[in-house]
Amino acid sequence: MTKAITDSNNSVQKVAIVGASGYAGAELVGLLSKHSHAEISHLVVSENSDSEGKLFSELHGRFQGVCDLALEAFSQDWFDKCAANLDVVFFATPHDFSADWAQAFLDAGVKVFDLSGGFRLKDASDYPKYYGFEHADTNALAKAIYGLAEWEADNIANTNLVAVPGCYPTASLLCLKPITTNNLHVENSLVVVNGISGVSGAGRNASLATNFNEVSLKPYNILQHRHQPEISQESNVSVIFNPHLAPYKRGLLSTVTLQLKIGVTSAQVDQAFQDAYANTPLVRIVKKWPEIGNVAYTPFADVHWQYDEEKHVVVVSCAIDNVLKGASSQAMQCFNLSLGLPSEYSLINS
Ligand SMILES: NC(=O)C1=CN([C@@H]2O[C@H](COP(=O)(O)OP(=O)(O)OC[C@H]3O[C@@H](n4cnc5c(N)ncnc54)[C@H](OP(=O)(O)O)[C@@H]3O)[C@@H](O)[C@H]2O)C=CC1
Ligand SMILES: CC(=O)N[C@@H](CCC(=O)OP(=O)(O)O)C(=O)O
Repeated sequence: MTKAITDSNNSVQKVAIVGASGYAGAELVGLLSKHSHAEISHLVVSENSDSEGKLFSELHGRFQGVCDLALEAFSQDWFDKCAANLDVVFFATPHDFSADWAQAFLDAGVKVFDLSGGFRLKDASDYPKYYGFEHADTNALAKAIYGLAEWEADNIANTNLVAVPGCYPTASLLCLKPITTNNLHVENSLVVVNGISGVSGAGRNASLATNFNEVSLKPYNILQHRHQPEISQESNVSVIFNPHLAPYKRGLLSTVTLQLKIGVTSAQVDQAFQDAYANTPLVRIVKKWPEIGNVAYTPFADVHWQYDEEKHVVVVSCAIDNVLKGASSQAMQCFNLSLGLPSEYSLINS
C-alpha cells in the first residue's frame, strides 16, 4: 500500500539546471516545472552552445507551454551574476564540469545535486582511470553523499552536495544491496552484473556509435566501464560489470548473479527484499521478471529475484528508465528528501 504523501513544507526553492538542453536536464526541467516547491530561475547550457538564446521548449517540443524559458550560456560572469540568488543547482553536465564547479556553488550557499559521475567515487585516484581527468576538488569529493534515494535518505537530507547515482548503478544496487547489506553472499565470490541500456543513455550529442542505424545489440566497455567501481563501492562487493547497448530509446535493465552462503533460505532472501522495499513506493517488488516496457518514461524501479536453494545461487533483476530513475527523477527524490518531503513527492499521482 502506498503511503500518503504529506506536504507541510511551504518553502519555494529557486533552482537552476545546468545542462538543460541535454536528455537528463530536459527531463528534470519537466519534473521541476510541476513541483510546488521549485521555481526555475535559470536554464543553462555551455559557454559556446548552439542552443544559447533558444527557448527550452523550442529544443524539446513536448515541453511547449510547460516551460518556455530561454537557455543561458554558463560562464564566470553568469556565475557571478546569478549564483547568489539561487537556492539549488542541478548539474546535468559532463563529469568534469561538475567536479570543477560544485564547490563554487556551495561557497555561494547553493545546494548542489550532481547528476554526473563527478562526485560518485570516493577514491580520487579512480578519476583519471575511469573518467579521464584528475579530480579538481578532493575535499568536496570526500563530503559528497551518494544519492541512492531508497538507501541513503537520512544522509541525503543532511547534505549540501548529492552525487546522484549513475543509471546502471541505480538498477544494479537496488538488486545487490538487500543481499550484501545482510551478508547473505559468499565473501569474495564472483558477482556478475549484466546491464542493458537504450541509446538515450549516451546523451543527446550525435555520435556514430549511438546512431540508431548503427546500433544492434552488443557488449561495450567490458572490464573497464566507469560504473564498475561505483557499483562495487556502494555494494561493498567487487563486481564484474557487463554493459550492453541495444537499439531502443529509453530504459535499462540490470541482472545480477550472486553465490549465497550455505544454509541461506528462500525465506531469508525474500525477507531481505521485503525489508528493503516494502515501503518504498518507487521501487516495486514485482511478481514476474521486470520489463523495460513497464518502467520506461516512469520514475519506478521494478525488482524481481529467484533463488536456487540447492545451488545457493540468486539472480536478481531490476528495470528502470535510465533518464528518470537512472538520473532525473532520482535527483528529484534527493531534492524532496533535502526539503523534508517524501522522496516520491510530485513524482506519482501528479
Ligand atoms: N542520459 C542518461 O541516461 C543519463 C545521464 N546521466 C548523466 O547526466 C549528465 C548529462 O547527461 P545527458 O543529459 O545524457 O547528456 P547530454 O549530452 O544529452 O547533455 C549534456 C548537457 O550538458 C551541457 N554542457 C556540456 N558542457 C557544458 C559546460 N561546459 N558547461 C555547461 N553545460 C554544459 C550541454 O549543453 P550544450 O551541449 O547545449 O552546450 C547539455 O545540455 C552526464 O553527466 C551523464 O553522465 C546520468 C544518468 C543517466
Ligand atoms: C548507453 C550508454 O552509453 N550509457 C552510458 C551510461 C549512462 C550515463 O550517462 O552515465 P552516468 O549514469 O554515469 O551518468 C555509458 O555507458 O557511458
